Amino acid sequence: MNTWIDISQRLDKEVAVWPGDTPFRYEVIWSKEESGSVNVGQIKMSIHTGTHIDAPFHFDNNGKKVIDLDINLYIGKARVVHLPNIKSIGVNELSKLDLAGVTRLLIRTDTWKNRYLFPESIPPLEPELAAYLAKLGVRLIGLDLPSVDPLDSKELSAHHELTHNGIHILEGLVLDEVQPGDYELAALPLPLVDADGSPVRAVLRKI
Ligand SMILES: N[C@@H](CC(=O)c1ccccc1NC=O)C(=O)O
Ligand SMILES: [Zn+2]
Ligand SMILES: [Zn+2]
Repeated sequence: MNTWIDISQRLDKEVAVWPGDTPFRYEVIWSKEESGSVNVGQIKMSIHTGTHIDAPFHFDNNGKKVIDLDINLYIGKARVVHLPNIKSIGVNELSKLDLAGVTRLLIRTDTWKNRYLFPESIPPLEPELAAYLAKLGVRLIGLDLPSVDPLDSKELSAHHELTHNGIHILEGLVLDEVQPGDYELAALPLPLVDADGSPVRAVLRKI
């Protein structure tokens, strides 16, 4: 059977968060014993924990919020490529692949081994790649990394260039078991009206 594969990080109190950011917390705030009928839970988390999408408002005060994003980009045909042992993600690396007709591109780097520890460094996406991918027709990029920019970047050039070129950002995927190829993807953001991003449940199914 052609089943859906979960490519999302599990959310529990051990999940890695950006240094200094809010730890993930789920608690039953009103128990069945107290309410007489139901357990009612509450979550507290940073938007940028686990598998999530960024809205442009994350890095641009005038940028789009989650509710303004086109949901069609987060569901549909996607290509998975495998680029292990790379220092950065640039035109050099991707020009070796035939990406004609790819709208959603997911990059497996295998860099982030222990999802319960925040990585020390990651292969960043070279800002120049954004225009190259846009020309090919890419509208969504997803990575198995917590960011597309160097972790200490304040400029966030790759985030800005991707957005400027109409490419949407999906971060924190788990692609360890996913072979390169063509899939259907679903990674829909929540309808958060004011938010700078959203957690997603990302899933793939082989075409
Ligand atoms: N740019 C990152 C997030 C990020 O930079 C960040 C997330 C939470 C707390 C601090 C952060 N960055 C800078 O200190 C991202 O796109 O997920
Ligand atoms: Zn983010
Ligand atoms: Zn980001």
